[in-house]
Amino acid sequence: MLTATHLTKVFAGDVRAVRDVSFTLDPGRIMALVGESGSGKSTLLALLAGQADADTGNIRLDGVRVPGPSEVLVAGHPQIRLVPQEYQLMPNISVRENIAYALRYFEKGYRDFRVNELLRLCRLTDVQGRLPRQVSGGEKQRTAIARAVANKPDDGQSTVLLLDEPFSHLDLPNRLIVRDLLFDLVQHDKMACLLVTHDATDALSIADSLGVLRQGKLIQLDTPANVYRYPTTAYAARMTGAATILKAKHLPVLNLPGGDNPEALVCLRPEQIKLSEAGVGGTVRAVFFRGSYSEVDVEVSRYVCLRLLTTRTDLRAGQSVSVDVAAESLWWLKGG
Ligand SMILES: Nc1ncnc2c1ncn2[C@@H]1O[C@H](COP(=O)(O)OP(=O)(O)OP(=O)(O)O)[C@@H](O)[C@H]1O
Repeated sequence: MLTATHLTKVFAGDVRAVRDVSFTLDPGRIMALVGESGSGKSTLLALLAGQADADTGNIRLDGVRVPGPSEVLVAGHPQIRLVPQEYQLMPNISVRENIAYALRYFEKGYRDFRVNELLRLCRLTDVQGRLPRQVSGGEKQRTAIARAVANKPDDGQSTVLLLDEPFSHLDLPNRLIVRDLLFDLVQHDKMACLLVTHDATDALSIADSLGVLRQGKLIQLDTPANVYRYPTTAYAARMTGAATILKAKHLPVLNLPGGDNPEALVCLRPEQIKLSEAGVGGTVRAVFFRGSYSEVDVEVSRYVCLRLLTTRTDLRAGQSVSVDVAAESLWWLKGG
């Protein structure tokens, strides 16, 4: 188990990249951290991987403190494996040799066995002889993951897999392959996995827990379902999916009670808003076709534009519709 306690990292110029972040990573579980650009995701990963020194706080793996780079000859920790955003494969050796390099201290028989196993698991067998520049982005990503997990720890020792934006350069089919691969690896080897991303779409479906990073602070940490349904702030709501954020003073337009504080914010997810004959009148502003459903923006007043989901295919911009929001589906946010 990896435990991060009160981690803080301040760069020159008083840039507080990571601020008092604490959490634990459990074996066989995936945690995702989502945050906008500059929220401190890469800096936090560098701290966890032992590649940057924390100003305060500490990281422990199975109870033993992980030293920062200033305390050791070679930065990093053998059981904490980082897959960087740009993969950092060795350019002049093949996919197979890149993976085998992580096993260079093992005898050849085991090395060949393990590399073949990983090639199969990561669907790289057919491209194993090619150089990194001769394979696709998805194949590079999977090579980097295979290399990171190649060297299994001894029995009873934890391994932690850290991934920086693992889905950002990949098309949809490759994102699904990597998502399934991570799921299998974590289950199979009982690794603890932390991935950081600015796009929660894939994280929602794969993570056991989801954290929201804002300006270096971990502002919410819960199951993906709870963060999605009960975000603490408008930022957490927007980082985890489509949301309509309204000021309470505009709720009466929707025939909903406005509460005591007119400036308070409420969050509505698209699936909580229904097209209904008996609802409040509005005008379709835009229709975004998503395949099995469409996202539709409906303007109810100058200040109230709702995003909802529908399987209807007859909606067009400018069309009049009625919408209904159940009072019990309103979620009151604690801030912006
Ligand atoms: N070496 C550095 N020196 C000074 N400031 C830095 C350094 N590295 C990062 N920062 C700053 O720390 C903050 C967090 O940066 P970080 O790269 O961790 O964010 P991020 O969430 O990973 O962003 P992105 O998604 O764009 O990669 C930013 O304000 C960034 O400008």
